[in-house]
Amino acid sequence: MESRTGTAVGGTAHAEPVSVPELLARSRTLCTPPLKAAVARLAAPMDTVAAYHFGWIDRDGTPSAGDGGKAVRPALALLSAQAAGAPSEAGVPGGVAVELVHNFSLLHDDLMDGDETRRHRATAWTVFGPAQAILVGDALATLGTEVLLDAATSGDASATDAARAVRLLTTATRKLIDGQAMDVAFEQRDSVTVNECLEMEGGKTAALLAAASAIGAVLAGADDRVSGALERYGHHLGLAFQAVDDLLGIWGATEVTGKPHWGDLRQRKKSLPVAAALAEGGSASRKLAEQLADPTGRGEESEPELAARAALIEEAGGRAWTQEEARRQHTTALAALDEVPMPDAVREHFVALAEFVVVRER
Ligand SMILES: CC(C)=CCC/C(C)=C/CC/C(C)=C/COP(=O)(O)OP(=O)(O)O
Repeated sequence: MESRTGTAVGGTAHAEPVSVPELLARSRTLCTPPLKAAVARLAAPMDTVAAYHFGWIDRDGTPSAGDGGKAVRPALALLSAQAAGAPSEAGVPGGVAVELVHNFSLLHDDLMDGDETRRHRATAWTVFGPAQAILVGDALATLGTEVLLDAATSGDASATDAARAVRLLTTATRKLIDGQAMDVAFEQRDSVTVNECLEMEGGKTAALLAAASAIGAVLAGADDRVSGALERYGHHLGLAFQAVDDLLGIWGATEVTGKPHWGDLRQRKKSLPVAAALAEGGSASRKLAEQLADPTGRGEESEPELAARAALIEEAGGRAWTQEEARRQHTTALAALDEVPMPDAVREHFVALAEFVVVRER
């Protein structure tokens, strides 16, 4: 996909024009200090494991400016507060909470998939062992709720709004876990339908992006109509996000994504391109189905064999269908945004982030 990640967008309510990389950098600037404060609550060595995972230190403990992730979810949470007429700071506890839950899911996902690289470095479980990676993941998920409850204690949000935000986050976390359980179960199946795949991705990815898109507004006291529309925006954005992730998982450049090459195909993940290719039913589709039903060589396929499988998926139309699906979900997300009255500048930022999600290369 063509990269247009630096697209400049129009003026903001509070500042001059800002690009998506600036938007993401601002969300990191606002959310990293409270994120570090939350992680500092963890007992040793979990605080070290988490700091390594977030890219704040190297494996030998020296400070690092490593890749801590794109910070898309915190950026959504800050915009969400602005959509409700509050300053972006009002969304910070929400941004921190969703980022904590997101990183819980990454730590566990890497272990479940046996992945050895993430964000261009060795995964935490390979450096510190599976037990610490599991415990830190568990702890980060719990910290997300603590951070939201703290917002009520400090007076940054009302007790009612903090409780609504906790409900939003915990429900999203449960859906994320449900989706992951489906994803893992699908690896053992020969095929899944496109609808099953969309349901799974709606859980494992879209649920948290939906929560991120509404949580700032909820903390700022927005009513359910506003937060509901923002959640719908985030849900469809999340489906677009995962469709692109599925494409990058097969055709992305590993030096850009920072993730292992062919991981999804080697594990026989039933991602959208695969499900769409299986549904197409032509000769490439039938050959793909035969391969996926063959238990021999499972997980042992060579690079040329996996490259040939990617070619079959493309020939059966799985790549093109998934690109179109990402655009369809993007369009639906923008339609949900239209239901929320908000300053033009904030809307432009939501629109720019949505565009970034579908054209991203990492
Ligand atoms: C319970 C459990 C183990 C769930 C796993 C769920 C899971 C890992 C879903 C995939 C979500 C996803 C696309 C992550 C990459 O986000 P990103 O590209 O925003 O990552 P970044 O923070 O590195 O930029």
